[in-house]
Amino acid sequence: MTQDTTTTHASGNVTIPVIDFSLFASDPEECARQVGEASQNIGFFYLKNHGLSQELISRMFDTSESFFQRPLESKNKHLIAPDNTGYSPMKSETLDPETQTQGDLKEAYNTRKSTIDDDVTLYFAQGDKMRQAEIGDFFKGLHNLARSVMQCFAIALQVPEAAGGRHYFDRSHEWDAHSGTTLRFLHYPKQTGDPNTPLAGSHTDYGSITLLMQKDIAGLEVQAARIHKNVPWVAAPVIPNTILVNIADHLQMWTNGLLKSTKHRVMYNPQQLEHSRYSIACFIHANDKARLDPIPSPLITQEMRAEGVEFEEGRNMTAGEYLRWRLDQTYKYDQVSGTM
Ligand SMILES: O=C(O)CCC(=O)C(=O)O
Ligand SMILES: [Fe+2]
Repeated sequence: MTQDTTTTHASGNVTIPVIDFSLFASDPEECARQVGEASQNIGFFYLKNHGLSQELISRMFDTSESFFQRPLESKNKHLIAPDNTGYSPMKSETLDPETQTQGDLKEAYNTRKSTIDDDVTLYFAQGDKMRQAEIGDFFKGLHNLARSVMQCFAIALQVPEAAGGRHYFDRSHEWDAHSGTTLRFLHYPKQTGDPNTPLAGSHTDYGSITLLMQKDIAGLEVQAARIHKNVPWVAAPVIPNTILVNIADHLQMWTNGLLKSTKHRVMYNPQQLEHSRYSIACFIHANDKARLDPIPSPLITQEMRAEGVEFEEGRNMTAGEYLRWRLDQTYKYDQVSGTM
């Protein structure tokens, strides 16, 4: 599998597959096969016919745009807190602290399941309760979609019926349980960027999967085979009416590396001379108490454990502890100054 991936790369043919998610209802086995294959290779796939309304997604981008246009003093009123909610200003997060010389050239606003009815979300909705409710519906819609995608993983990984079968991941990804699941609105302002300086440094995501929507302007790049060094970066273009899904760290740990938590970054796009780039990411995390040990699957063996070695340190943590550990490496909360 790994060898194939590398070979494909050498010929420069790597693309991120587009999967028709209406298959999930009509032929779940086939859908799971396609999701499983993409997850073992590039670790990224687009979903079309994902069931979320495109109008709702567009309204979310409108809300985001009007929030980020507000003056900095106003955005700073809900500065990002250690619970990972609120506003993170330009350069306050450094996703790749080992190589970046400055923080990411983006600003963001985060809300969580537990804060969806609170001031944190109302502030982002600019005091409009209808918009706040819509953000809640959107978040729940994404969470449901993620649970369906995770049913595909359980089918593809042949989780035994006695362990939960296709519903294996449901219990560890409940809407009502406390988890690190976060809805994040991102803005990469217009700029004369240096094409070699990332706007968001190379990283993996810290949860189970991430659902991403990009508006109009591309910039996301994906490292096709994370366990090989020096593989080229592949562009993840904007494909209208799709949601991009990527595998994140929990799944790499749960599968001893069979599924790949793929590195990605955001690079400067010349269109940003004239236009801001907006994206929305929904980071799906297992319930805080979930453990990150290998899951019951005949496809996952102890010998494969070396594949997940990069995450070995996370193995003795719960999902909640792992998130805390990763966030503490990329943020310095006491230094979030709110300056551009
Ligand atoms: O903005 C994007 O396209 C990707 C953002 C991302 O990877 C992240 O916030 O983890
Ligand atoms: Fe990411």
